[in-house]
Amino acid sequence: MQDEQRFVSLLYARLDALRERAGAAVEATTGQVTTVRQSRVERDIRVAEDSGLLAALNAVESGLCFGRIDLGPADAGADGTGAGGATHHIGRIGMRADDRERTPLLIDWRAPVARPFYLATGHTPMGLRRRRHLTTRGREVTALHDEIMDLGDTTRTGHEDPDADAVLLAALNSARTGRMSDIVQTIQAEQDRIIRAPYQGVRVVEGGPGTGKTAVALHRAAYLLYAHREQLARRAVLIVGPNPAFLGYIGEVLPSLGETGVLLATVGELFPGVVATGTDTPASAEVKGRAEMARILAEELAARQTLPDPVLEIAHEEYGTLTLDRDTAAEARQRARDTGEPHNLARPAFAFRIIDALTAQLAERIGADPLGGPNLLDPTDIAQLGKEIATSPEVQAAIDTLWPTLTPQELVAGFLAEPGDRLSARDAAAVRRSGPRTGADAIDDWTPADVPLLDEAAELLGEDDSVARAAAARERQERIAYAQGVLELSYGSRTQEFEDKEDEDSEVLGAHDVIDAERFADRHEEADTRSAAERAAADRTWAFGHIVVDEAQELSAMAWRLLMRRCPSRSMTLVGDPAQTGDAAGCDSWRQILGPYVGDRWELSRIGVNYRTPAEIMAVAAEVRRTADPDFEPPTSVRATGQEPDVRSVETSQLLRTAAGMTTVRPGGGRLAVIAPPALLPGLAAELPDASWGSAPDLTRPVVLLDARQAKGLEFDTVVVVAPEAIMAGSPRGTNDLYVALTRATQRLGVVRDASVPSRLPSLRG
Ligand SMILES: Nc1ncnc2c1ncn2[C@@H]1O[C@H](COP(=O)(O)OP(=O)(O)OP(=O)(O)O)[C@@H](O)[C@H]1O
Repeated sequence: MQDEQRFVSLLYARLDALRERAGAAVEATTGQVTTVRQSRVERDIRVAEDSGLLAALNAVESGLCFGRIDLGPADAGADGTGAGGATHHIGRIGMRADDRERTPLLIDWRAPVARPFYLATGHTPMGLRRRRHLTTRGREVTALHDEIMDLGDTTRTGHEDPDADAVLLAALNSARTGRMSDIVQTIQAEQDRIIRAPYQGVRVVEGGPGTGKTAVALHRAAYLLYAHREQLARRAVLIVGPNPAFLGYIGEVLPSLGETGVLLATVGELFPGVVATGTDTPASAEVKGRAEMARILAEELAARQTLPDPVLEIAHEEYGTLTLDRDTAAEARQRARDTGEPHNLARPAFAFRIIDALTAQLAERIGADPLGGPNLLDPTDIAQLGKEIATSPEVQAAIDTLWPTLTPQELVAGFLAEPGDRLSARDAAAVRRSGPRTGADAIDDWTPADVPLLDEAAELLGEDDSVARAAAARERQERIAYAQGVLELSYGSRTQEFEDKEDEDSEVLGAHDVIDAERFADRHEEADTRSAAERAAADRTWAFGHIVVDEAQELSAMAWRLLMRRCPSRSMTLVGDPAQTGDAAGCDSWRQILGPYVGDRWELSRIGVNYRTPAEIMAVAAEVRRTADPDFEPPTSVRATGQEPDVRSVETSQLLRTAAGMTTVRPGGGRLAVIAPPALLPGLAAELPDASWGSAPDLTRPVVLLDARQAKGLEFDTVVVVAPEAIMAGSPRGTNDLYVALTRATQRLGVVRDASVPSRLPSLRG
């Protein structure tokens, strides 16, 4: 213990020194006064990089070092210290000593050298003699757990653990905080294989509740950022979750692993400029999420490209009335459509044809030879006439009527105002919005299900950004010109602290990692020192390096279209559980989701051990699932608590009071959730004035009040489920919702049911 404490203290001293250096670097560069633009840019880039490094160093304080592996033959370390064979300490980041050799002190958990820590078994020791888990509180080593991997090794340290899973079980039994924590100390072999799977292609991770899908997805993101730092730091990783509360719940995991450059978002947050504050009814979300909406929006747009009926008269200020007939407009429309460009970009082709036709008409009128000879106007006169037509406000207004420039908001608002032309009466009623048909602000409370529609509309419309693009190209040339100088400067001050790999190719990205000035210039646009994740958040057309989707079964077909556009490389990790699908728009099978994009070129990994829910609770939850699927096999719980769920049947009038009474029993503190049908939440909130509830509940509070959908992906020490039959009957996927609700507890489950409601579930009859 003393040896380990000494070593851990040394690591923290080194961490402090690195922080100090990074902090001083930020301060020194921030304080620099520069006048030349180039040096200003260099300064900003340095500040951004140093701040990122400082943030990462600050985030790894807790549990900096958590493991050790001793390699080599059994007789190498007869004194039990590991001397003789190689010994590596494993931690959240890699660190080297400040000596000439830059001796590795701490191995990053993601480095290949650390892998046996997670995979070695007595059967396949992978060269390990001993595996040690270090438990720390703050900077103090509080416990050691040793596992002997080489059965021929007779040395003993006194910390050998008879129960190899003691560290894992301690983690699983610890009181919850309302924030997910990382599992870096106890990643299990089946999880490790997924975390480190190759980064190309689409990987689906399927598993029941509590099998660690979310944990695996987040650690995989951290691993990929480590192993493919150069590609991914520039393109950023996107993590998609079902709702903001869930993103808050998982938001601290990646920073605690030293990774801050990841964008966490719901699909509803992925259309820059729109904040989806509205809510959909289940029916409207289902209709808006259907794949056929892509065709319907295209039809809506085609209908906005109108024709005169039968003619459009244009009152020209100078030349009197011009007439645009239906055939001419139809021909212009066809030409514009034939360009294959999106609507707004095809508009010039349409306008050109119309102006041409009107010019010919005018020339015919004013240049006609009264004696029947050829037209009296020469080509210069006609060109002049053409210009006048093109700049005429009346003509422009006419073109606008027939082929209007549209924003995505205008197109979608127009459709939602009158959906009846393209949907059945019932579906139209579900999605119809009142309000003005056009105008950028026609809708100010977009819903999450509108966002994929807006994205689809943006694709159909295109954006005329030719002016902006020309300006950007000019700027880029200028950036390349000075980037070479910046590179030289950056190389001299490279950051090496995170290194523990043999080849120095990844770790913290410094400017020098980027091999040429052109790419460097691309990465650091002028005066834009935002991280890749921040820039990605503001750019609808950003192509992410990798996308992780959690609760992937909840996304609609339209949401998948949006996500696939954000990831042209199709490097994705999707985790989910079709048995937990709650959203009516959600998909039932991975094949159905992925087929349109990658055919059958995707890999499926299944994980089958439930780390969250004790066996006694899982038995009740499985019975619920079996009402929908008699062959259902739940994941195997890794532990049992010996405590059966507390099921109470009470009179209707006592439902809320009984539930509230059950929240007072919280042995050991921790967090408790009451999960109830939405209609009962206000009444429960009145009974439980201190509970947090509503659209953005504070999950760190001792008692939280949720409906089943909100509870998805979350966990609590104790869960009280109210009116299970009503949850089941509450929606077409109500059985899944109840299954989700029942599987949220890590320790205790209470169920309060209305005795007057018949139940199909023997174990819930109380
Ligand atoms: N290897 C592990 N070591 C320690 N804890 C683990 C491990 N794997 C999973 N857990 C814990 O198990 C719990 C469930 O994990 P997680 O939330 O990732 O499961 P999930 O499969 O996403 O569940 P759900 O489908 O219900 O949302 C979490 O508390 C997580 O920290």
